[in-house]
Amino acid sequence: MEQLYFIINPKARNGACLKIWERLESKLKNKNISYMALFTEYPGHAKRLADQIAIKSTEIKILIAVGGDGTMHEVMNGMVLYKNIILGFIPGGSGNDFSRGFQIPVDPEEALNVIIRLMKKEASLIDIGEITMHDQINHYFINNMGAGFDAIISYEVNHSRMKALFNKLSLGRLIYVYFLLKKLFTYKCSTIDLSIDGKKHIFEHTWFVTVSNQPYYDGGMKIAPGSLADDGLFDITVVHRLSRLKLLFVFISVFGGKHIHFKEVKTFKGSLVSIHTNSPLYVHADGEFIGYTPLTINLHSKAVKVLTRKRSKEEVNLKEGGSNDFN
Ligand SMILES: Nc1ncnc2c1ncn2[C@@H]1O[C@H](COP(=O)(O)OP(=O)(O)OP(=O)(O)O)[C@@H](O)[C@H]1O
Repeated sequence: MEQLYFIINPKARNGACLKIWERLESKLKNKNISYMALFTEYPGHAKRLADQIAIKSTEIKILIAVGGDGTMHEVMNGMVLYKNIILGFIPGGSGNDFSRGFQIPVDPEEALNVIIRLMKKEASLIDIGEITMHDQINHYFINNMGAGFDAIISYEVNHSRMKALFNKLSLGRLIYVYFLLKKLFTYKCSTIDLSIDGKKHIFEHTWFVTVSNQPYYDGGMKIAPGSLADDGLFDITVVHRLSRLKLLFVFISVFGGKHIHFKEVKTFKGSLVSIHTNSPLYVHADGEFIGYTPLTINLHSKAVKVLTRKRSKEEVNLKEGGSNDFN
């Protein structure tokens, strides 16, 4: 069997991830599975560790991120240029959108069981996005990226002491609601110049643009309900010309993916996107703040091998009418 590595963020979910790992470790020992565990010591360390594991030899290795979406984002950014890594995820963070989108159980121990089963099968190839910022620095995303209101909320959440409190009360997801309400009345919408596969669109009074590789973001909101991670296309969502009060209704409807029916929500598909704005907007990739607009985004088709229960586009097409929803 391939060598198995875990990169663990002991600080994810405000330290609860370390306890999660202790439970996973005793399970691995009971099952006599050999592995190597590496712990992150600072922000950005998971990327470095993933790069070091990948570069060590050309042998195929399985690399599992244990933490939140931020940890998965860093691990993926560390291994993305290498072909010898199969990527997996065990949710140990507060948001865990990767596990929703790629059908990995939210319970970490169940997730480990699923990962162990998936390790015996062929991994799935999925698309990823590459963002080029105006200073030519690149960031990859596996779930989604966004510019504007949603990015400023992600930024506030990740830099807030309230996150620890919400996590302690097991209300991790509600912190997004708290900051949404806090920012709703002061946020200034802007004009966005969006180019999708060469076609230009100008949106005035825009709240945000998201570019998705899978349906879920910001702790379980179904922002791009029809998004598939292996179809060679991003799902792009623009929310514009919306009163502050109506934004609240749209927000509530995002959890069920019904927001796309509002006339102020525009959706597109495409693989080459650029975002220019009249003033710099906050930008996130997989919920992590990465800088400001302008930027361009390229899709790399089937560029990363992942352990997922989500059926591939081809399998879904074969089983015509088959549901691919998580259950
Ligand atoms: N040892 C560490 N000390 C402090 N910060 C760390 C450490 N390791 C990783 N980080 C940072 O912790 C941040 C949050 O991690 P992560 O997103 O995995 O957990 P989370 O915030 O609990 O979950 P989610 O993003 O799903 O809500 C990331 O920005 C990462 O860079």
